[in-house]
Amino acid sequence: MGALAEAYKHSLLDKQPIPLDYGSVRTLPESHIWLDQSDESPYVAHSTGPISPPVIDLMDPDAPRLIIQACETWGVFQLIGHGIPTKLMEDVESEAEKLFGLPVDQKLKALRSPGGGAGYGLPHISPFFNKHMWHEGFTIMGSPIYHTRQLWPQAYQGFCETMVDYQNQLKALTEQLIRIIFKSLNINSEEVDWLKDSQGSSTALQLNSYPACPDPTRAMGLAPHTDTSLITILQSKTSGLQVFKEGAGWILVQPIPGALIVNVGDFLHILSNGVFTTVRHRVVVTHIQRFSAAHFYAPPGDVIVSPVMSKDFGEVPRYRSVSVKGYVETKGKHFEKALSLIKK
Ligand SMILES: C=C1C[C@]23C[C@H]1CC[C@H]2[C@@]12CCC[C@@](C)(C(=O)O1)[C@H]2[C@@H]3C(=O)O
Ligand SMILES: O=C(O)CCC(=O)C(=O)O
Ligand SMILES: [Fe+2]
Repeated sequence: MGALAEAYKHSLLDKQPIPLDYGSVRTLPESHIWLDQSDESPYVAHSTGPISPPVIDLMDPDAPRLIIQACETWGVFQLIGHGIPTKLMEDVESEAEKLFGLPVDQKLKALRSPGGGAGYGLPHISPFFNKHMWHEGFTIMGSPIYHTRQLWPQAYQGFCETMVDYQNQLKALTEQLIRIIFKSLNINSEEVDWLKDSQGSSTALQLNSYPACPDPTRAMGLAPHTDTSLITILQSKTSGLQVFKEGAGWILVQPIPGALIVNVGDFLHILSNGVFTTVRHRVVVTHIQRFSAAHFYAPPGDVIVSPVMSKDFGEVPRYRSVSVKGYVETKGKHFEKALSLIKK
C-alpha cells in the first residue's frame, strides 16, 4: 500500500467526523446542505450535451494513440476490451452493496482510525470542507482482512477474496496502461524498476456508497478533487460522476455497461510536465443509492517524480521534482493547492 496510506494523515487528526445513519434521515440536515436555493444546483451546472469523455477499446490497434489523446484533452476516458471479468466486476459491486447495507453500529466497528488510511468512514478530504458529503466509504490498503473482520468476524473470507482478486487484476491493467503511456513520454518501462518489481507500488481500493438522498440537488456526494494517483480506474453501474472540462463545465459521465472509467491523477500530470490533465471530478447524488469502486495506483513512496523533458512535453519543467511520499504529504496538508505549491 506504500505511501498512499499516509494520504491526508494530518488532516484526519483534527477531526474525525463519522457518516450519518443515512437510512434514518428524511430531510437533508443543515450540516449536509452544500447549496442553498439560490445556488446553481450541481444538476443544472452539468451538460449532458454532445460532448462526453472518449470511449476507447483496449483491443483496438489504435488504442495507444487514443489513450494519449484522451489523457491530454480530458484526463479521463471509458475503457472497454480491458479483460477484467464481468463476474468479478459484478461481485465487487454486490460485496460493496452488502458492506454498506450493514447496520450503522456494525460499520462503525471498522471506522478508520484518526490518521489512518484504511477502514470505514467519510472521505479523507472531509476536513477541508465545512459541510459534510452525502457519502460513506471503505478504504482498503494492502490486505483487507483487518477491517473486514471487524464487519464480519465469521464471514469475511468471501469479501476479502473478491477484493484481493480485484486489486491484483486492476493493478495488472493499470501497469499495462502505464506502459502504453510511458512510451509516449519516452520513458523506457524496462528501466523503471518499480514497474517491473511491481510489489513496491502504492495502491488503494476505495469502495464508495452514495446513499439515497432526500434532497439531491442541495447535497454533494463527493466534493470536487483531483486524485492523488498516477492513474485511477473506477467502476460504477450508475451515473453520478461529473468531470470538469475547460470551456464546457461539469459533464455527467454516462457509464457504458461493463466499461471501466480511467482517469489521470496528479502524479501523471506532474510526470507529463502538465500536459496530461489531472481531471477535476465530483459526484452528485440522487434518490437512488449509487456505488463505485476506485483503484488508485502510484509509484512507491521513495520514487522521485520529475517532469519529462521533450519536444512534445516542453523543454522547461513546469513542476519541481517531488518524491511520492513528499507530494502525498503536501496534498494531505494543502489539498487542491498542492500542485501550485510545487509549480516552478
Ligand atoms: C490513495 C488515496 C487517494 C485518496 C486518499 C487515499 C485513499 C482514499 C482516496 C480517496 C477516495 C475518495 C476521494 C478522495 C479525494 C478521498 O478523500 O479519499 C481520494 C483520495 C485522493 O485521491 O487524494
Ligand atoms: O464515485 C465516483 O464515481 C468517483 C469516486 C472518486 O472520485 C474517488 O473515489 O476518488
Ligand atoms: Fe476521485
